[in-house]
Amino acid sequence: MRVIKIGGHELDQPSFLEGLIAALRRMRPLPLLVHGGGKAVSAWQQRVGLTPRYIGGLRVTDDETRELAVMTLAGLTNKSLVAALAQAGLPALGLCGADLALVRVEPLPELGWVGKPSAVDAERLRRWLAEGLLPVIAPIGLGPGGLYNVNADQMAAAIAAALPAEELVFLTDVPGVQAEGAVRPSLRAREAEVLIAAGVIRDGMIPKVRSALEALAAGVRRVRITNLSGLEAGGTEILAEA
Ligand SMILES: Nc1ncnc2c1ncn2[C@@H]1O[C@H](COP(=O)(O)OP(=O)(O)O)[C@@H](O)[C@H]1O
Ligand SMILES: CC(=O)N[C@@H](CCC(=O)OP(=O)(O)O)C(=O)O
Repeated sequence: MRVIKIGGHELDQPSFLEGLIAALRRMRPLPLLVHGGGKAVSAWQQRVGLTPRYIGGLRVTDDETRELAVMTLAGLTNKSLVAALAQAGLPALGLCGADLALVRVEPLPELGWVGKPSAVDAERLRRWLAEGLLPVIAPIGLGPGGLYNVNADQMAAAIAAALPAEELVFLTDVPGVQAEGAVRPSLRAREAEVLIAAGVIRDGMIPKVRSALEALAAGVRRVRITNLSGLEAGGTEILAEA
């Protein structure tokens, strides 16, 4: 089993979607997809006069932002991706973590309506994958009081750990983790923390690298961060400490 996380920057680009669809048509068994969409949530916040704010790469989510995040991520973003996949004949099933209580979260109250995945109904997901379906999961989880905004990298890592997946791939807009002007073919846990502390790994790359390490610790065998051209073998492989 394989989990592929798609970043929000990529989803906007028709050439990315075309490439993704071509790759999925060749891929058997089909993977499980988790998508982001942070860029679209920020755009909606700005449209209604809110300023996006992040702590440690996670969006501070007040009441109004929660509504926008749910409408965007579990709504237009998820359904647009599902529509593109379905048009291409792929058996896409679009859901968020609240559907069938697939992903429950632990609230992170200092961030508002943000949760960290705490339980995944892996049995249900495994069944769908075994049936040949292509689950497409939006990063909204279920917690006390209802719907929570979840960082999509954390969502993907939790699902990959629960399945467990043999491989978790973070598809993003850079070819891998860069340090000293080059893409690193691999990166160990301790080195990753040094690069985070030094500010070389920053912003949205922080939750991605940390989620990668959590997935490895939870038993996912292989985790990579790459762009679409590295989907099969490229990018940066994140390695747990030997
Ligand atoms: N050391 C690094 N190497 C590569 N990218 C980095 C690094 N540090 C920060 N980044 C940033 O992380 C971004 C990817 O994270 P993010 O924007 O959250 O992507 P996604 O939407 O795919 O989750 C890159 O576009 C880049 O600007
Ligand atoms: C809590 C939190 O930060 N949630 C994210 C969910 C979307 C996401 O992670 O999108 P990308 O993968 O495109 O960055 C957000 O609101 O931006």
